[in-house]
Amino acid sequence: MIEVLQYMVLGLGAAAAYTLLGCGVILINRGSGVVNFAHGAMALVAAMLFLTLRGQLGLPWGVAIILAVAATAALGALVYLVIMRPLAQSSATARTIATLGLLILIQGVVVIVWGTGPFNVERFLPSGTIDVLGVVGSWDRLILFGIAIVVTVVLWLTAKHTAVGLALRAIAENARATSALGWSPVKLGLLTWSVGAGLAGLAGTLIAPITTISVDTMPLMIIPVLAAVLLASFKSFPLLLGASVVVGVGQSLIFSFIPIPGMSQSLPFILILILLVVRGKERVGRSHVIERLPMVGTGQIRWGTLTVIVAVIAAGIGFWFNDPFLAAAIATFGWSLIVLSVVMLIGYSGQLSLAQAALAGVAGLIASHSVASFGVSLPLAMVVAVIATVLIGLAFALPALRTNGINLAIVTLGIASITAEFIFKNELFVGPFGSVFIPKVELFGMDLDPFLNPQGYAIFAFVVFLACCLIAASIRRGTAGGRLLAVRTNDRAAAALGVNVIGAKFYVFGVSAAIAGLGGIILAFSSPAFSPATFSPMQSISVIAYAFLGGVGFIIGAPAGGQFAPGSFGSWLIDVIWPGATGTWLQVISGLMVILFVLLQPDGFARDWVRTAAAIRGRLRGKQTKGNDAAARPSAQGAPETKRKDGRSALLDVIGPEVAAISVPPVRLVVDSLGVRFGQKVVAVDGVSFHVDPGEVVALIGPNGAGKSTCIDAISGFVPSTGRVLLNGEDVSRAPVHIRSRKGMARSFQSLELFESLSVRDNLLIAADDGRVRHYVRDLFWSKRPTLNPIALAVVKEFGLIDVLDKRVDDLPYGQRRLIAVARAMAGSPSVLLLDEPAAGLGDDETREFEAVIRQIASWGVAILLVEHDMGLVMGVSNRVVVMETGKRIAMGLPREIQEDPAVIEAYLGQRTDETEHNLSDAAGRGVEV
Ligand SMILES: Nc1ncnc2c1ncn2[C@@H]1O[C@H](COP(=O)(O)OP(=O)(O)OP(=O)(O)O)[C@@H](O)[C@H]1O
Repeated sequence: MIEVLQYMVLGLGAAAAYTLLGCGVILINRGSGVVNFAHGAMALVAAMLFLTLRGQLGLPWGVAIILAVAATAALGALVYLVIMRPLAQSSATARTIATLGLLILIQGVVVIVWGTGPFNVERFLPSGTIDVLGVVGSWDRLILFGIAIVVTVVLWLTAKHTAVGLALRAIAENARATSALGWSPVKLGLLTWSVGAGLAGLAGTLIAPITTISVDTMPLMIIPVLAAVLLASFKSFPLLLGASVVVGVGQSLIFSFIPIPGMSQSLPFILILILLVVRGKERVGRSHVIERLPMVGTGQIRWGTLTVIVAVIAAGIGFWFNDPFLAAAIATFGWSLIVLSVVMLIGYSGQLSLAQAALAGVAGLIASHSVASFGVSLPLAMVVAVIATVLIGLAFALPALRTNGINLAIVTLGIASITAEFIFKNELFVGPFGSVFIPKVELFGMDLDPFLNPQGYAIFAFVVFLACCLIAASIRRGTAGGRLLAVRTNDRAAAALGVNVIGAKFYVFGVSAAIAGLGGIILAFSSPAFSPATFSPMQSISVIAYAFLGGVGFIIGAPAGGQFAPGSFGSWLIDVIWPGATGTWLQVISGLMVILFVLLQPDGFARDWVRTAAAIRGRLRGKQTKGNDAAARPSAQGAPETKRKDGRSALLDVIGPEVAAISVPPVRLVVDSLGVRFGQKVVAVDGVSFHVDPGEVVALIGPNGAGKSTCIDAISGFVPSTGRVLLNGEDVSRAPVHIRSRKGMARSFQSLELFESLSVRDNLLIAADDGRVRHYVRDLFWSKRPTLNPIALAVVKEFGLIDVLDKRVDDLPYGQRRLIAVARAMAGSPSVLLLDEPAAGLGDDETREFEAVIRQIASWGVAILLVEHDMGLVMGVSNRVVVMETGKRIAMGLPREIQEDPAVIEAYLGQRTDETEHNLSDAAGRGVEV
């Protein structure tokens, strides 16, 4: 028992460090919404400054600490003003990438200025011990823990009882409202970044004498710190202290009693995984914040250009490249594959996973062991390693099913660090020298020794790389790509359109693991001894940075980003220009460039390359077609869309006659005693029943907060509910959202939730997807571009969307976006359509046109449930009306009956607002009695 207590006390030092760093992370997150992955690196800067001020300049330690902390606080302020403030409107992913760039940059600069260390710092806290009932604690750790408690209490009291604390809580909820209340977000951002970075500085100077400074490990202290912060839900300082104690003390106990490498590092992430399971899936709020997502390429292959590129590279490898150049080519192909896996994962599907290099290392290790230890042939070893890596990749997808965005980044970075400790540094897997010796390998009789036959190995690496690029392009062009892009933009909307979000996530994690694995295998066999330690967590972070430099949404971004990796052409070039500067300067340059790119060119090199290539092609085509009457214009799919003389697309002719003949399978929607509760107190829907027959429009009306949207959420499966939802008598109340969609139910959202960064056509195509699993397999090899079905085409015509089909949604005016939201819901040929305030914000003329559109859709046999505040529209278009108030159905009947119902009049007049006033008069003005 004494021993256990002893180790628990030992863990308090780490707990204190995690708390001090974590407090800064939470503060910065509250003030600016950023998760600062460079927080450990900032602590490193402070520790190195302290070392210089105290050790070299001989300043008193108190003065040295104050100066080091002040300098780090100033660094924090500078980072906010120069990087984070300009990025205030950017996506959370972009801001995270900026902090990853900062981490890379700071670590590189420290190595250039101070060297790699490790550095010993003179102790200044009392080093004696205290003995309480046989448990011995060292004073320095206990004092450190005491400081952590004081800082936590001060921050907690400040957050709770001061005006600035209140402002910080408010800004986390709603930045705009806070500024409207007179608080400047800039001041709050500056304050939190200065204080947060200062706390990192304090942690760095206090920890340094106890642990010695390691340039490699101190920046990565952010990993357990983020785990503790995540356990505290990024919110509470006292909770953070508790989480830090659990993590720090737990790690100390595991380290002492279970001496397996990596076990103690695993603890925080095991706790997070348990928490994710217990807490359940994070529920995404209704109001979807539109973020600017990275631009994505089309996946179109220009076969002519590709043939020229392949010929040049093949000729270069075969005839021109010398040995160092061939080695650089091999490294470039290997790393570019890992970057390509990031393009698929982050660019296509928005899954911010930071473990891709770790996966590559695992694949390399499995393949090299299979060959070296078991004498397996190279092709078989590759198959085994890729299958194993895909299985591990699928396991990595598990947290992604429960969490998203930054939380996923934290968990996966943790997994990368566990993999590094548990596998890459474990003698059991890598032997006493930390590497596996690679024997001579052959591929179908061809010698693949990278030293004896570098040409052969380079061609092999190139073929694998090219094949993976073609697979990625095929996925992007096909149905699978549409599903991934839908999940990336908005998984609520994706599910509502029938996309199985879980399936899509598993797919992309699996495919990208295979691609990263192939990269790892190529890199493993390119050296005489494979050392998986290269695939460190820092390298996993760097791979993300390379992808953003190259262009994370483009396949061509992979080879562009791969140039920054160790040993690739980029490092070869730096070596030629500046011999000996390779590693560190490449790191500094790439860190700096990541920050500049996120600020100035967030789509990386690739975007401009693609645009330039398109401009050149356009010019060439212009020359060819000069004087030609029939202008052909490439559509999003690259298929020319002929224009008629009146300038309208010929699509009109195609769909014209069919519109009237369209009909959908008839489905009756029955809602039976539907109930929804939020927590203990809010009963949003209370035993509501009604039905909608095929071809019927039923309006669901009621004052604000009556529970109408919640009804739609419950019917479509977005919130858990009691009661029953029946489609043609089949109970779908327990079915997930995408299954209800496949059974013929579609919905629109109050906040539209369109895939803003995609074209209108892509939005419709995603909705028209039949959801079959086999598309995933076929799209790996040769995808077929999906086409719009007759209903989608008819809707496009009805809504006048033909001319904007290939425009990006975020380039279109609001009124048109509202129409697109309904068109998208219809594009899957649903039999039941749930419309949530579809006409909100439309002008009178647009609303009248909209009324006609709803009638047209109903005439196809679609059962429509319409939630709407515009009484003119409701009374004009609906067959029956259901009225709700405070969760209950208070009336149901024909529009005329409803207008005269005293309960309805009371419900509306009871909260007569400008809006109701307007609606009532609007309805009256259009000849509708109210
Ligand atoms: N996620 C949630 N958590 C807690 N309460 C919620 C949640 N969503 C809705 N509510 C509450 O449920 C009630 C019904 O809300 P709902 O949005 O369904 O009303 P509504 O009739 O659609 O209103 P509006 O016309 O303003 O859109 C309200 O009291 C609302 O505050």
